[in-house]
Amino acid sequence: RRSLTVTSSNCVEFVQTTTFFININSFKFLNEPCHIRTNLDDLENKLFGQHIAADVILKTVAGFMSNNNPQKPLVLSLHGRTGTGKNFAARLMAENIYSQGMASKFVHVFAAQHHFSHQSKIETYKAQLRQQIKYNVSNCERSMFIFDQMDQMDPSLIDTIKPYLDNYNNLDGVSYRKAIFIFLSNTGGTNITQTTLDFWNNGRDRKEIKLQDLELSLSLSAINKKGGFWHSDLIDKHLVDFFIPFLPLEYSHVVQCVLAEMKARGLQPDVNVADKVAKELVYSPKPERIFSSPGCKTIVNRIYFYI
Ligand SMILES: Nc1ncnc2c1ncn2[C@@H]1O[C@H](COP(=O)(O)OP(=O)(O)OP(=O)(O)O)[C@@H](O)[C@H]1O
Repeated sequence: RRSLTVTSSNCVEFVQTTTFFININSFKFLNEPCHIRTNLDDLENKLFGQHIAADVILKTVAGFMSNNNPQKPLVLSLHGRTGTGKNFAARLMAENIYSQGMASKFVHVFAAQHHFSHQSKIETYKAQLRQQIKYNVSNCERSMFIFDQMDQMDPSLIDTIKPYLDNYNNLDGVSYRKAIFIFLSNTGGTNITQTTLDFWNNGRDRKEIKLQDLELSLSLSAINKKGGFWHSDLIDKHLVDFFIPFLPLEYSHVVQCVLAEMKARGLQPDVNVADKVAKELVYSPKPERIFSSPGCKTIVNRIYFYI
C-alpha cells in the first residue's frame, strides 16, 4: 500500500515503515525540505576534544542553512589523523540537517578508494561525478556531498567539481549555491599533532589553540601533498570556506568516547571499562605518548571485551 504526500518542496524522501499487525510494509513519501533542523548546539557535547571543529561547524553550518540566498555553496575541508572524528562530525551535520541523517537520499558519500579506484577509468568517473552532482542538486538544492579520503583522490577529479563550488548564479540552469561539500582527509595531521604537542609541552591548555594557528599550514599541506588538492587551484581561488583541524585525542577523550558509545548501545556507562579500553590503546609520539594512535576508532569492538 502506498501513500503520497505532495508538498510544495521538490525535496522528498522515500521512507519505509513497517505496519506490525497487517504484516505488510506501507510506504510514504515524506516532505523533506532539506532544512529539517539545524540545531547543532549539542555538537560540543558529542564531539570530544575538538573545540575548533565544533565551533566552526556550529557557526558556519547553522549560518549557511539559515541563509536563503547564499552567494556560494558551503565548502568545508576537515583534516586530522585517523579516528579523531572527521566522519563522525560529517555524520552529526547530516543528522542535524536531514531527517534520515546519513541514510538520507540527499547525502552523497564518495570514498576515493571505493568509488574512484581505477586510474584507467578517470574519464568515466569525471562524467559520472558531474552527472551525479547535477542530478542531485536539481532534485534538492540543499544536497550534501561528502568526499572521504580526499588525499587519495586524483586531483583531476577535484578539478571536475570546481565549477560547482564557485559562486556562479547557475550552471546550465542549475544553482549549486545551497549545496554543502565536505572534504575529509588525513593531510596536515602531522602539523596538527606537532602544534598540539607544543601547547602541551609549554603547559598550555589545548583549548587555547585557535583556527588561525593551523588553518594556513593545513591549506599548504593540502596543496603540497600529492593527491586531492595537489596542484589544484581550489585553494588559490578560495573555494574552500574553512580548513578545519581535528586535534589528536588524549586519554581523557577516549574515556569520553567509550562512555558515550556504551550509552549509545544501551549499556550502563562504566568508568572502569572506559579506563581499561583507553589504557590499552597505543599512544604516540615518543616520548610523551599522550595522543591515542587510533583516536577513538577501535573502541567500539573493544568495549565488549572489557565488560
Ligand atoms: N572527537 C570525537 N568525539 C566523539 N567520538 C569520536 C571522536 N572521534 C572519533 N569518535 C568515534 O570514533 C569513531 C571513528 O571516528 P571517525 O570515523 O569519525 O574518525 P575519522 O577521523 O574520520 O578517521 P579516518 O581518518 O580514519 O577516516 C566515530 O564513529 C565515533 O564513534
